[in-house]
Amino acid sequence: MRTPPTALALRQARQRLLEHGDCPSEGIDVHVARSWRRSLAAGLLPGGRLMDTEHANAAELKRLMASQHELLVHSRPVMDVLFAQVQGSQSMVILADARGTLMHTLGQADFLQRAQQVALSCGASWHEQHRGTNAIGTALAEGCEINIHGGEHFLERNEFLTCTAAPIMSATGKLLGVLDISGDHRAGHPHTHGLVSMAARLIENRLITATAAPYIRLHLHTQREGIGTVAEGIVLLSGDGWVVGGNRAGMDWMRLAPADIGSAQINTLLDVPLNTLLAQHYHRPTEPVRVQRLNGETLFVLIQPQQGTLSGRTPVLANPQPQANPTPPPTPAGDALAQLDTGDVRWRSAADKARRVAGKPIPLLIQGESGVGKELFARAVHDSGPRRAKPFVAINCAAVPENLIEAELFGYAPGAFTGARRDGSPGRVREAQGGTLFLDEIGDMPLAMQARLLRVLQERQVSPLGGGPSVAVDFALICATHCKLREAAEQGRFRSDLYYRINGLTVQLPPLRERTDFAVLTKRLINDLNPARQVGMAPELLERLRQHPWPGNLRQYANVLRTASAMLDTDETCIDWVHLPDDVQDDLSAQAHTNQAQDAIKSETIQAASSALNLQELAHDAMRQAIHSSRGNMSQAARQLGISRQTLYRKLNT
Ligand SMILES: Nc1ncnc2c1ncn2[C@@H]1O[C@H](COP(=O)(O)OP(=O)(O)OP(=O)(O)O)[C@@H](O)[C@H]1O
Repeated sequence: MRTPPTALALRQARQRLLEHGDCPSEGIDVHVARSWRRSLAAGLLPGGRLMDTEHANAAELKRLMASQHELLVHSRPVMDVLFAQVQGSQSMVILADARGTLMHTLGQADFLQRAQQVALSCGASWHEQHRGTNAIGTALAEGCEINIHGGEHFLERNEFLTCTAAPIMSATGKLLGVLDISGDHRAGHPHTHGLVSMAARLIENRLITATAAPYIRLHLHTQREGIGTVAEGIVLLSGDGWVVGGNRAGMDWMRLAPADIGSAQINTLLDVPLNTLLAQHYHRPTEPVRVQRLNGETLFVLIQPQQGTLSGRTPVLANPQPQANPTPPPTPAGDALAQLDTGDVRWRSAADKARRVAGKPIPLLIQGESGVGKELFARAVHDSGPRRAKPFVAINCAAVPENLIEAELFGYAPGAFTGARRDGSPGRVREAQGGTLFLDEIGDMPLAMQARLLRVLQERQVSPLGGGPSVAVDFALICATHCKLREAAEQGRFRSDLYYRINGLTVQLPPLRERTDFAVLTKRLINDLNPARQVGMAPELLERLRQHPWPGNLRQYANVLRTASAMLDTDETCIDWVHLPDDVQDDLSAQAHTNQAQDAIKSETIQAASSALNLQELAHDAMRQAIHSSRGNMSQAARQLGISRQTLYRKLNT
């Protein structure tokens, strides 16, 4: 524990601040100095009186406690234990909310009486603005654990106190409240700091664990034995492995900041993929797994799956590769396309057409901008058809290096080339046997490979690279592309014969900005991302999101909603502006300015058009009058108007 300056030195320093506006840098803690300045700026004076308004009445306190139910429920048992540790030492244990209002206090009668005199009682506000420098208010303002001793308090009336406070943070890094031990300054104990800090972490862990049912929980520590202790790290993951929150230790060990919530994938942070961790849990639920962070540091991890999921789902060990972009598991049976349908007319028409060819030997070509959901659509077609019990094999032709694509697709014989597996490979086409082969970004397939694919499609046989017998194959073919394949074929960039072969039916999926079901789609995405609770969206925000162009389409939008959902606190149920990532807020603001400018240009154009119309009417009136006064003599009327007769005839016809 640091040794604070003497009472006299503190008074002199505070006096200097009052008289000269500066504070000696030596001896005064930087947090205290900053807080003194804030207290002064709030209009407080060390000997000043307190206002009655800084105390919530009974009804206000009741409302506050109801709104902080979760925090209170998980803090009370910890506070009981804490109080047992400090009993008999002229102290009290206090819980305040994030605005510094005291919600629960435990103390001995004689000290409580003294504390009441300085309003250390439930309902009182200990925000710095009201009480000047004090552990509760200053811990809130500085966002860190702090001890304020004797004369460090800004108000002289509080100088008999020594107080230690620690903030309580939510899983998404939001300040929920403060835990504090306040006592007589002569009875201060160096261990108080550690006690308060540990108790605050215990409350945080209880809160995180209690609200984590919809998420996968990782309990971690650098030592195996550290798991389950108050010092353990906790990281929360969505079902598909995105980090959605964690306690401070967990986030620190993962080298994550609150800004990473919603955008960090666990498979990119650890050397053991999520599927493997889940599978390990299935076999040995209480055994921590040793993992390495990608920088080589070792951690022990105990995984707790989402509640109610594991018994029904055996995790898959067969795919140990980190999944850069995990996709939801396929719908078991039924009309999977109908389940994706949220009402857009063009999307529905595409689905209706695709439904008709599902199960028939007609290749489907899905066109649409990147991220519109082409692969999801293809999976739904597969899951809706008679081949749904067989594999759906997806290959992104743009992602496989050109020199490997042939081996990847068609397989190879043992030792076919340097670096090949010793026992050869059947190839992805054969893996799709009986099911569906999905060739994404088919437009990016090299021309030589296009010829090979065409042969396979015609002959329905594959022969592996490097020799070996041809093998008969049977699969449904779905291809997807973001480019206009017909144009590419016309320009010779894509083989026309292959184009006609894969284009049994072409469907075009609409970009997000043109979808007519934005509100329903948004609701569906939010529900999928928050399976355990009802979450909505503020109507103004929905409208702004609807007007955004979304160049990354559904992929981008789903990611934004995922992050926004992760930013919701446990007691929040409505996504609003504050929950959006900063870059999206910037984009939306920029878009709003562009829209305003476009509206202004449009209205100017309309005004200009309408005044042009008025001018035309005026001219016609003038011409009619001139003709009338010239009794139909057009040459005279033209002379009156100062124009030629031909011009008069021409203008009358406009
Ligand atoms: N209807 C939907 N419901 C929920 N999420 C969706 C939906 N459609 C798309 N997504 C999200 O968008 C992401 C992109 O979808 P998908 O990979 O199917 O698009 P794509 O058009 O094939 O993209 P690319 O052209 O880049 O291959 C998915 O991972 C998913 O998170």
